[in-house]
Order: sequence, then structure tokens, then C-alpha cells
Amino acid sequence: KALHLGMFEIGRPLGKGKFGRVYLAKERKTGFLCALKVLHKSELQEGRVEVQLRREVEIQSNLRHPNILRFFGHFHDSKRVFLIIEYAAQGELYKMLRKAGSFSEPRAASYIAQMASALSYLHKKHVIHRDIKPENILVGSHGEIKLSDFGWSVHAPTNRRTTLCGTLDYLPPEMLREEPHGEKVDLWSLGVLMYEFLVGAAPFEDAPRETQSRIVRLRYQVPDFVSPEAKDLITRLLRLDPEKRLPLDQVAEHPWIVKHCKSQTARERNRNSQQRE
Ligand SMILES: O=C(Cc1cc(-c2ccc3c(-c4nc5ccccc5[nH]4)n[nH]c3c2)n[nH]1)Nc1cccc(F)c1
Repeated sequence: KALHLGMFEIGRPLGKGKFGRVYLAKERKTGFLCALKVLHKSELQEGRVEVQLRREVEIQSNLRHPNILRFFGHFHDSKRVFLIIEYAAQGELYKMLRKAGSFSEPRAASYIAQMASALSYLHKKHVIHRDIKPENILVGSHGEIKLSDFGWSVHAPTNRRTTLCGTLDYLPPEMLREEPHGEKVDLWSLGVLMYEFLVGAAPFEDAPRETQSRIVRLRYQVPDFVSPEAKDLITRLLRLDPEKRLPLDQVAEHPWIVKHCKSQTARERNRNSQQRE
């Protein structure tokens, strides 16, 4: 069906991405809420990001997973390109993390289990995300997390061509060394993400040069308040050798995840059965 701006009522700004502004939008006919990302063709041309945007659209168009932000379609007028993206009603996870300081182990385990599910789905399609960090995770209306911003995702294997921008905190050693890298880069970042959820700061957080040397030397410490099971999973993901990082199917079965998530579903089962009584 023909998509065009008139079919949407534009609401408040949701955020300013690096290449565009995102607005809350409502489809007039159905009342369906979505996030409408507006990109100016002039910026796209000068930034030579057209190729990257086409790749993102192509990658995102055939992704369907509850923990991956849906891409519904796109359209353009003479000056702008519009991306219709899923609206995540509870907003940005990193704001929740900064407000809470750090997350409880059950909450962090639930998020890591959902991330492992999303990454497993992406890797089966040979898509590497390469930019896992709290800033790229949104939260849906039921508190479920939604991985977003595939600005850096490419089909594996690859060698990064464009320069990195933003924090180094999440980069695995092989990307710092600009070596060829594969899907296992997302396992390293998952370990960094888990550490940051539980501790409130990234494991190698420091001045940029320090961070780089701490990453390649694997110099980090897990505070004592982190449970031994959680520490065990972090150390199995933060491995310098990509081949030694715990595979995603084993992350989902790790005792720390099972302890918090199986009981989570068990609690839900009990709650439901009580409601039925
Ligand atoms: O460009 C992006 C990444 C992206 C997503 C978003 C984005 C930003 C914010 C939101 C939100 C949202 N909900 C909120 C609730 C409260 C407060 C803030 C909120 N932001 N929902 N969905 C979003 C989506 N900005 N940029 N993805 C993309 C997807 C498909 C094709 C493509 F070329 C790019």
C-alpha cells in the first residue's frame, strides 16, 4: 500500500539519532503508534550514508523477533526519507540504568536472556550487531527489551571499514586491533553489558587510551557484591580469544540465567494458576 506522511499524525520528538530525528507518530486510520525517523536526503548524500542506510533497511526488513525493534517500512518525499520503526513504549534502557545505578541480578538476568535470544536469532541470519550497549536498547510496553540501531551491523565475516565513533568500552580486542572479526564480537559486548547492568559502570571504563590497554590485557575486576554465578558468566564471555567465549545456547542454559529466569516463568505460572482458582 502507498505510504506517505499524510497517513501519520506526528507527535513529540523521541530522540535525536546521529543521522536523523525520531518522532512519535500515529497512523490516522488505525491509531497505531510508531517511531518515525526522518532523514534529510541532503545529509545522506553528503554523509555518503546512503549505502549504509540501504543496507540497514535491507537487514532490518526481514528481521522478526520480539527482542529486536521492528522495522515496518519506509517512504520518501522530495527532501526527506522516512523510516517507520516500532515504538518502544517504556523508552531507553540506559536512562533506566543511570537512574537505578545498577540492576538487580534477577532483572539483569532477564535482560541478558532476552539479549541472548535476540543475538542467537541475528547470528543464525549471519548478521553481527557490533554495537551492543545500553544506549542501543529500548524497552517495550511489557518491560521487554528491544535491540536497536543496526547502524553498524553487517553480514559476517567482515573487517570494519569506517572509523569507530563513540565509546570504546564495548569493543572486543579483535576490533581494537582491526583484525577480521565474526559474530563472537557480540558475545564480548554481551559480557560488557552484563557487567554494566550489575555494577553500574563498564568493566574497562577509563580514559580512552587506558580503556584500550585494559581491554587487550583483559584487566578488569568484578566487585564482591556480584554473585559467584554472575561472575562466572561474565568471565566466560570476556575472553580475549573469540573462540573461547561461551556460545549463546550455553549462555541461555547458564546456572545464573536458569536460576533467575526459570523461577521467573515458574512465578508467572503460579500467578496465572492462582488467578484461575
Ligand atoms: O535508524 C534506526 C535506529 C533508530 C531507532 C530509533 C528509535 C529511537 C527511539 C524510539 C522509541 C522510543 N520510545 C520512547 C518512549 C519514551 C521515551 C523515549 C522513547 N523512544 N521507540 N522506538 C524508537 C526508535 N532511532 N534510531 N533504525 C533503523 C531501522 C530500520 C532501518 C533503518 F535504516 C534504520
